[in-house]
Amino acid sequence: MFKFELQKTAKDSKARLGKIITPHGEIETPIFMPVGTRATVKTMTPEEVKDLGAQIILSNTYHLFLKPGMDIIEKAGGLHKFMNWDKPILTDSGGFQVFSLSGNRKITEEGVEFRSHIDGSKKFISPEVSIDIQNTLGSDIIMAFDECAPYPSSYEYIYDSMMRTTRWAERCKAHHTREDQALFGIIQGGMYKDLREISAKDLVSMDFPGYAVGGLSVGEPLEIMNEVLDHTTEFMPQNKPRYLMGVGSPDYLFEAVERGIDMADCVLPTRIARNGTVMTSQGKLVIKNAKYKEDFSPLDPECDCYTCRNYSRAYMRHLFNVDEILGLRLATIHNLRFLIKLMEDIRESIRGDYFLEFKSDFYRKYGYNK
Ligand SMILES: N#Cc1ccc(CCNc2nc3cc4nc(N)[nH]c(=O)c4cc3[nH]2)cc1
Ligand SMILES: [Zn+2]
Repeated sequence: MFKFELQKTAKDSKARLGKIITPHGEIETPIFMPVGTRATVKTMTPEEVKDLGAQIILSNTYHLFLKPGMDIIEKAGGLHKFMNWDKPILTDSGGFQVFSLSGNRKITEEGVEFRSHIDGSKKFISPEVSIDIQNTLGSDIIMAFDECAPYPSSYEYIYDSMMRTTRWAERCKAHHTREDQALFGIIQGGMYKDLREISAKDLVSMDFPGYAVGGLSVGEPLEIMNEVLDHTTEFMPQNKPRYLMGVGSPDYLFEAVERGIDMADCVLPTRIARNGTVMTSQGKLVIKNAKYKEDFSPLDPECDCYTCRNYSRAYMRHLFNVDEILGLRLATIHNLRFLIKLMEDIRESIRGDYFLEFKSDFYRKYGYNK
């Protein structure tokens, strides 16, 4: 079944080492989870994602509900079989996607009516519908159905939205029966510390096996996210996983781990890879830049990935210049490996009690002016 073992908490910060045990395998934390929104980590085969060292991937209820639809996934025997991925899967509940993707949505106590961003047809998702979809998907970790309020929002709006999300969490818990799936609650409350405390305490009293911090990485400055996060993790149980939704750049990951976060996900590394931007130990690199025209060195000399071991910046620049699909794949391989390796190094630094030194060394080399 589902279990979380807290192995170590750092002396110089709230960073911690842990292990999550699921029916599809174990996950060492802190962890970055690659996103496979529509049952694929874009341009990657599952074997390639595994070779990169990924321990768990994310998929989305909203997208899979619209296409291919639950009857096909059910007939396939669930999402693991459908996409040929036999390690853990976490699915988001559709809350965020409905609000960020669909048109003219109507939020009521019951749930959310919206129009599909694909064909404009009328759809409806409620806490119960979201849980049913995730049950059919068969993911190992499922998320409560919530509202991720836009930034900025008034105190009154956040209060009402957060209280409704808490009532929806109750309904998710009551409706969820599958023993082999762990349902995580999602803490809301916008950028208001008192509302974050209320949300966290209410959800913790419902005794979920894990908790996410939602409503962040929605356009707020990093400093505000850090402050809200530092406050919120104080009200989250030590012995349960803490998941910050929607972060996937090195600085956001370091800041989150430092404040006691165990899990994170984001489309950023795979999305910017497809635009030709790669993360390297010396900072971000835009491969189409003319200065790489005759640069036959690897994207990142310190990287151990397949791309850096076999191809040059000049070749990568060529592929992007002529829109060759291989370029998208090679850049994705590199960016995913870069973040997965960064999290391996972060875990090692917590183990060896040098996390903060590692962070400042990395920031200096990467060019963060912190
Ligand atoms: N490239 C790129 C790129 C794309 C998106 C983002 C922001 C992602 N932020 C984000 N994802 C979230 C998912 C979420 N899911 C749920 N159910 N609830 C949330 O409050 C929530 C909050 C989120 N915040 C950041 C970078
Ligand atoms: Zn590489």
